Amino acid sequence: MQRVIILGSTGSIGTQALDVIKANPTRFDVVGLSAGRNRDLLDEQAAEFQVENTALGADEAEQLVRDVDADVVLNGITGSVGLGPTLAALKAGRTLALANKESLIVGGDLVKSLAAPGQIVPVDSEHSAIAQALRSGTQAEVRRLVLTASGGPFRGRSRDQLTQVTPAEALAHPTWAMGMVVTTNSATLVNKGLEVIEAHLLFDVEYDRIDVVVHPQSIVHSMVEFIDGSTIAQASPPDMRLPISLGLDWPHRVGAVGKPLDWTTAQSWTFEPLDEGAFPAVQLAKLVGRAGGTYPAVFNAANEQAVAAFHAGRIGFLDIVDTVQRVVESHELDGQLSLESLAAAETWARAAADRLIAG
Ligand SMILES: NC(=O)C1=CN([C@@H]2O[C@H](COP(=O)(O)OP(=O)(O)OC[C@H]3O[C@@H](n4cnc5c(N)ncnc54)[C@H](OP(=O)(O)O)[C@@H]3O)[C@@H](O)[C@H]2O)C=CC1
Ligand SMILES: CC(=O)[C@@H](O)[C@H](O)COP(=O)(O)O
Ligand SMILES: [Mn+2]
Repeated sequence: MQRVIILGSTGSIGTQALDVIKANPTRFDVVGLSAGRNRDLLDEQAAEFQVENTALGADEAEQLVRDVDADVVLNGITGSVGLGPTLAALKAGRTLALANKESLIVGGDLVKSLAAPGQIVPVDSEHSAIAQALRSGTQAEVRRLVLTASGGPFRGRSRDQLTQVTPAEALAHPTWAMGMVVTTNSATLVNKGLEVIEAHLLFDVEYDRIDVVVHPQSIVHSMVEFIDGSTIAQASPPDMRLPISLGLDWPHRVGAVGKPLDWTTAQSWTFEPLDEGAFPAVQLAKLVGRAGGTYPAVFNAANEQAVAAFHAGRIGFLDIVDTVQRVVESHELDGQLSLESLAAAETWARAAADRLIAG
């Protein structure tokens, strides 16, 4: 029986994790739940799953992780505020099923240095796919990682055609139902940029050996190319319950989590290059990842501010990545990476982004 703490239990990842657990009551036991503000749903979930330990907000989530004995902590919080709980889970020696990619990207080597081999299990669909494909060969046999991107709701549009798009249009993801921030990041391709950095940190592969290809159907969730020319891909209909279930009991599979592919009807899987002119976020993220230090934290913090401003009607769609780029360009590394320098860089980046947004 896996004892599971779910952070962000009221969100898209959290509720789908509870679906998996509900369907497998002899395999998983929920021992802790946390939300941001949604106390009503949190209480409902605690009652249904008979959970005594709950938390509201990131500080309480961190405390919950320290206080409650568990085998696995699923971090499904959104945003870099998930860093504290990620660090707490690693320090407590728990397996960290990581959906909250921001905490790894922002914390970088600080997070990696705390993690024992295999202690972080990726839940992000692309990274779960890569972790599954990597079982086919050794690290030395890996030539490149290929992350698939749906392309988001604006795939195929030119930069000019993106000037007037609305928040509602940005939230109409073609293949996945997810929270507001990650859905917006899919539309700008910032999500794929973050995922390139995430892949570099998780799998120790250099940036020039990590590619992105647009695959609008979101059936192939990512691929590993090996030195003999073989490419191993993981494919399934888009359903986060599959990577979540693997995260909860890695490396074991949970039966009947999602529907398999249907080979009795005709289907087409297509792949196309990313239009980097219309969607420059992946290139920018690679620069940021290579720069390292506090740059990824600055990239993410500026993006979080810009996404909020876009949804508040204060800036346009293209201003999101433009703002992130301008903040990144004006950032200067200041000393060694530490929790203090990270916090200072994030505060600086949020203020810098806010000034650009206001101006
Ligand atoms: N949804 C998906 O399919 C995928 C998501 N991810 C990643 O997983 C993470 C979660 O995404 P998703 O579930 O879509 O997001 P949601 O917005 O749906 O859910 C976010 C969760 O985090 C909680 N939360 C928000 N702010 C805080 C805070 N300050 N302190 C503590 N908890 C907080 C929310 O609580 P409340 O409800 O009370 O606001 C909610 O439970 C993100 O990092 C995302 O990139 C990765 C791959 C796929
Ligand atoms: C389901 C998942 O992992 C998301 O992070 C997904 O990657 C979003 O899709 P795109 O960013 O490819 O549009
Ligand atoms: Mn993803």
